[in-house]
Amino acid sequence: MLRVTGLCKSFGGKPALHDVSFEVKRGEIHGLLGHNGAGKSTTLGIILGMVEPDKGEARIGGVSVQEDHAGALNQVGAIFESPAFYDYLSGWENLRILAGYSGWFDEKLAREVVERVGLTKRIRSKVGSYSHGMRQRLALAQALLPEPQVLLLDEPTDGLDPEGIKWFRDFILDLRKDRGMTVLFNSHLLAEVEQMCDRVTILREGRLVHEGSLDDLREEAPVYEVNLEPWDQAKAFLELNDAQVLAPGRIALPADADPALFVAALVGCGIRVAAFAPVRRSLEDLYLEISTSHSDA
Ligand SMILES: Nc1ncnc2c1ncn2[C@@H]1O[C@H](COP(=O)(O)OP(=O)(O)OP(=O)(O)O)[C@@H](O)[C@H]1O
Repeated sequence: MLRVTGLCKSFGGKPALHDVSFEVKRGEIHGLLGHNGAGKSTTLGIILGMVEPDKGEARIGGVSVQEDHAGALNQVGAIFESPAFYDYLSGWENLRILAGYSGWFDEKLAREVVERVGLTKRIRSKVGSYSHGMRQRLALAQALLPEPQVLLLDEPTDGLDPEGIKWFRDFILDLRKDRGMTVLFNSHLLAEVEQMCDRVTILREGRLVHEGSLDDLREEAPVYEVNLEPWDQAKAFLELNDAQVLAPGRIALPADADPALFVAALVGCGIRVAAFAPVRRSLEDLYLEISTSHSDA
């Protein structure tokens, strides 16, 4: 549904993106992750045709954003950077005006969308009186008005309270369930991303360091909690056999290693194996491991 290929972008000679390629499948919820300044917003800006890449292109539904901006983006609803509204007008008037910029406003559809985002009771109030969460809901309503097939969301949960974050998560999951919506969003809230996303793309300093499901990421280097004695002898064995010691008692095996054979080999070397248990790592653990290994590189 969405594919970026070989994206490069520099600002004032300083690279912000270097050869970034990834794809988002139809009906997938995809998280774009990375530290501050990793290039997430620049990537979303290029996909939305608001930032011109130095090299590479973005395609939505097979249509190139750079060659046919309107054709590619007519399938897309977006919240990019802080949505700007007229504070002295009501939510409804804002939707009417902002949708009017793209050429049409369907009242019936707008009422349905407003109901869907839970703003019906306050839609006639001035936006200046809205909370941050209500403004985000209005922004979502605006993004959904063109009945898009793809939603692109720049930090959609930024500044929301825990209830707002949960509401957003349920909303996006329902959109996918009911309408098969494809969603790409960037976020720093790794626990949220973990609960919502089928796959993630991780950027670091403008380069792609991972694209895939969280399970792919876990399988790349399975981690075990171990209790091995004597530890010094075990550590030497592990290092000799390409296992990584992440912390005392926590190791990563090479992806193709058979843990049972590893344990047998340890025992065969006279090492006492008191514990050897796989660890289910959270996205936060995986993200920190990737960040550390790439910053060490
Ligand atoms: N318009 C611009 N002019 C100059 N530099 C820019 C511009 N936009 C982005 N950059 C630079 O490009 C790099 C990537 O920025 P970008 O905003 O894409 O990162 P990000 O991952 O979205 O960060 P954050 O999580 O802080 O929003 C940064 O070094 C940033 O300073």
